[in-house]
Amino acid sequence: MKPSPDFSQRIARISGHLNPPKLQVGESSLLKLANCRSKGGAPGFKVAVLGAAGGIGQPLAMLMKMNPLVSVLHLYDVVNAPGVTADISHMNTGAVVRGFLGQQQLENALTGMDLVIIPAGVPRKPGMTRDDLFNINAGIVRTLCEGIAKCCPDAIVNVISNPVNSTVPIAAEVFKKAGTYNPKRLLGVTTLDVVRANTFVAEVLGIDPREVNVPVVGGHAGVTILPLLSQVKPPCSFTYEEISYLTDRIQNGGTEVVEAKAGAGSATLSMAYAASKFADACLRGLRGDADVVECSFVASQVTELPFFATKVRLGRSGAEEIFPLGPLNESERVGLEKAKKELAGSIQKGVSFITK
Ligand SMILES: NC(=O)c1ccc[n+]([C@@H]2O[C@H](COP(=O)([O-])OP(=O)(O)OC[C@H]3O[C@@H](n4cnc5c(N)ncnc54)[C@H](O)[C@@H]3O)[C@@H](O)[C@H]2O)c1
Ligand SMILES: O=C(O)C[C@H](O)C(=O)O
Repeated sequence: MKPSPDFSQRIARISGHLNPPKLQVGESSLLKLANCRSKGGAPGFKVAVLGAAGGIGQPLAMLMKMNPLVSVLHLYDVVNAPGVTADISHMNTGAVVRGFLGQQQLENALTGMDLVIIPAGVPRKPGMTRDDLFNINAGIVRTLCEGIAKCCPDAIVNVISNPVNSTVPIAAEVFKKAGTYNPKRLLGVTTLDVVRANTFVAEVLGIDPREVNVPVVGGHAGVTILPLLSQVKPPCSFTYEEISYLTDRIQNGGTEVVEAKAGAGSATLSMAYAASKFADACLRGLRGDADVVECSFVASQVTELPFFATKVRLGRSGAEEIFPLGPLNESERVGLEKAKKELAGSIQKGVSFITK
């Protein structure tokens, strides 16, 4: 029996997938899509991960591919983007995945995006501070933000690359220079501090971490990470020893992981979880959901500093409402002064990197 023409066409299409032509990763994805019936037109948001082949980037890309709010997922890196893209694209979830490799594909990676997440840059090794990463990561964030200003100036931007206390001001100055700055749309990701605080507090109280919510304000390095233990939900009280243990552990959670990894990098899996949680909140805000509230390092008038992390309400235009600090106890007031002193220098360092 002769195969029907329809059957032959299907076999030809399948063998095209098994022996795909050797092309650049961005082109290859487009050509493969061109051969398929689905063009990825499902409703949802377009999300790019910059630094998608890294320790955070890979699990974050996987989690974003699993997010039903994402219809298109662009994975950009200067190395290994084709492999990560091929791997993740086989997951039978809704988002269409496309990979982009190297600076010459940055513009294609960014065009049309609603949300851009930036985990690109080098991580700490034992003995380093986050500020020791400034010299390398500042330039990486600048280049990526120049691309965003050009190709998707209205996108929400989530900055993960450290030192966040300086990279967010760098991004703001790049956008100001390009004339595209919208402070509501630039968000530093401090969710991992909240995730850690919820976990450590739950351990001390002996309750489910999913029931705990600890506001963590200030910034994302050492003493600038200020957990407000007097505002924990559900309401609870701590001994002096518990407060001192929890504050120290939350402020040094990143260092705890860096030391445990002994030179192999910093938090990646818990960070991907935290970044995905925050990105999902941004997408729910974009969709118009009510009462989406997360802590984030944003342009702020809550203190005299130009940037500060507090709870923000996420909406269609980004950080639509920035909540005040609320009542602080004496030790939190002391912590706040320390945090502001260090933050001021880190913010200024980021601003001068662009304006000098
Ligand atoms: N905000 C937070 O809470 C938080 C938490 C953990 C880590 N971090 C920071 O996130 C960053 C990434 O950490 P990681 O563990 O994933 O590092 P990693 O080295 O594993 O991955 C970084 C990725 O960035 C890519 N990259 C480098 N330069 C690039 C460029 N110009 N354009 C695009 N991609 C580029 C690398 O190729 C690599 O794949 C570090 O700066 C780290 O300190 C922040
Ligand atoms: O500690 C680091 O260097 C990475 C990150 O900022 C973290 O808090 O885990």
